[in-house]
Amino acid sequence: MTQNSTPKSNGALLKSPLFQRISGKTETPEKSEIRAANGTWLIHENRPNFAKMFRNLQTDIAALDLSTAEPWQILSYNSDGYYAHHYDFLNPDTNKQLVEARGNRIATVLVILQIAKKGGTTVFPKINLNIRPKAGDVVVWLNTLPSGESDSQTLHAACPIKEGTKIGATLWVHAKGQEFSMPCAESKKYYDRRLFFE
Ligand SMILES: O=C(O)CCC(=O)C(=O)O
Ligand SMILES: [Fe+2]
Repeated sequence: MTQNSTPKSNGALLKSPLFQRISGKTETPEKSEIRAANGTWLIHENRPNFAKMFRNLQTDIAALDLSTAEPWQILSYNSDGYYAHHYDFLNPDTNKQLVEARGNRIATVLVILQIAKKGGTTVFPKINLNIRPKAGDVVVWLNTLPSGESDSQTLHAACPIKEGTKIGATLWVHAKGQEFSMPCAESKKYYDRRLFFE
């Protein structure tokens, strides 16, 4: 689902101890074999624009506690850049410590900061979805089923950039800490977008 991020503020959230969990001190350049992009983990403590964007998102996506997320992952794709098909949920066998401590990546919040002139859409081939967002749009999806198991339908990719530069900022939101804001697992309304945005 996509949603344009509207400017709202929530000063209390910024001061809350939970918010501090995704704050920290380092910004580390990241390399990955499954994508061709410049990547950086960004901690928004000293980045007022990102901190504000985070607060606005938390206001808009009330059903998810975003403070459980990893630091922002910023990806900048130049011409021929891409992110090959992948899942965002973690394999608990190879990411044992992280998954045990914080649960799996229950949701992805992808903020489109800049779109490419050509190419660079986000595709979900298993559900026949090709998303062509505008700058400022936010794409949110759940990576796990109500049972907590990984959802194989969430396979996705950033298609190759044909012209220009695409920049996205991702929050991978973890399961632990969502108990009081997420609807209960057995609820059929779990995937209802109104629970996230209204
Ligand atoms: O940039 C995109 O379209 C996809 C990004 C993505 O898959 C991710 O950040 O996990
Ligand atoms: Fe992804």
